[in-house]
Amino acid sequence: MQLEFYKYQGTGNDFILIDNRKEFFKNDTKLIARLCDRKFGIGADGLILLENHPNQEIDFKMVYFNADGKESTMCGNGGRCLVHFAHFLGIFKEETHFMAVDGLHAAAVENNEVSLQMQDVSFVKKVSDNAYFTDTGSPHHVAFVDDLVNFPVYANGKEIRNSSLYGKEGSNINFVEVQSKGLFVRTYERGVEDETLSCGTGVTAAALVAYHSKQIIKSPVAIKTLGGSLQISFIPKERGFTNVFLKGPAQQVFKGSITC
Ligand SMILES: N[C@@H](CCC[C@H](N)C(=O)O)C(=O)O
Repeated sequence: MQLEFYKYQGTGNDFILIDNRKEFFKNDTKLIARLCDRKFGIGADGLILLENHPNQEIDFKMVYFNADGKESTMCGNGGRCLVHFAHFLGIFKEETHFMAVDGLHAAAVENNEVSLQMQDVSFVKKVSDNAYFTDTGSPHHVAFVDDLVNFPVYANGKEIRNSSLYGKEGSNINFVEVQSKGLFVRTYERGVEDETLSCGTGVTAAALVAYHSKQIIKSPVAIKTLGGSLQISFIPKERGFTNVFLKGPAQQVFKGSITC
């Protein structure tokens, strides 16, 4: 079969996007892992299907797979890329509502910036002296460190991700440095099993945890990642956060077709 795809990146977190409204692409873990492989395939941190949703008021459905080929939980940067793709396909003009694995999301596109509303966050749990756990649609460990640019993210991330703290399900592992202009965040991603250049649900977790632990005092928060800049805004509640938005650039890099 000849598979038509679009390659996207959102602050360096890269994805293969497929318009699957006609449902020709079937979930196949080995095939998805091969398409995401950077030597034997197209290369990406994940693959995302854009599908129809049975409710006419919901513009589309997002189905996300990690580079290991397995369907996973919410992907913030992938969601922003998919919104840009849906806009490119003419599915909506300015604002949209789509369904993802963690529920309904609202989003808007302006130039090449996508603002994506994340689910409300109900808890932040302290897990050690300098680390917390929360869920922003995907599970995230957030640890505060110094000199993040020289920090061994891969080695430490891999160890914590596979530790008894997170069991079989594992977690994404974020390392955060508080800087004068905001937060610098680097993430080891579960399912990619490597550091990615940026993680949308991860930087969201970092901002909310930094506020919860009083290391920042206001929203919006400027975020720096190895792949570019993002912004997180939120309203704190008595327990947790509401009106959580992840905003930043999304870019269509190329279109292609591959025999599979
Ligand atoms: N890159 C993503 C997170 C994708 C999901 C994650 N790897 C998991 O399986 O938990 C993002 O931008 O949020």
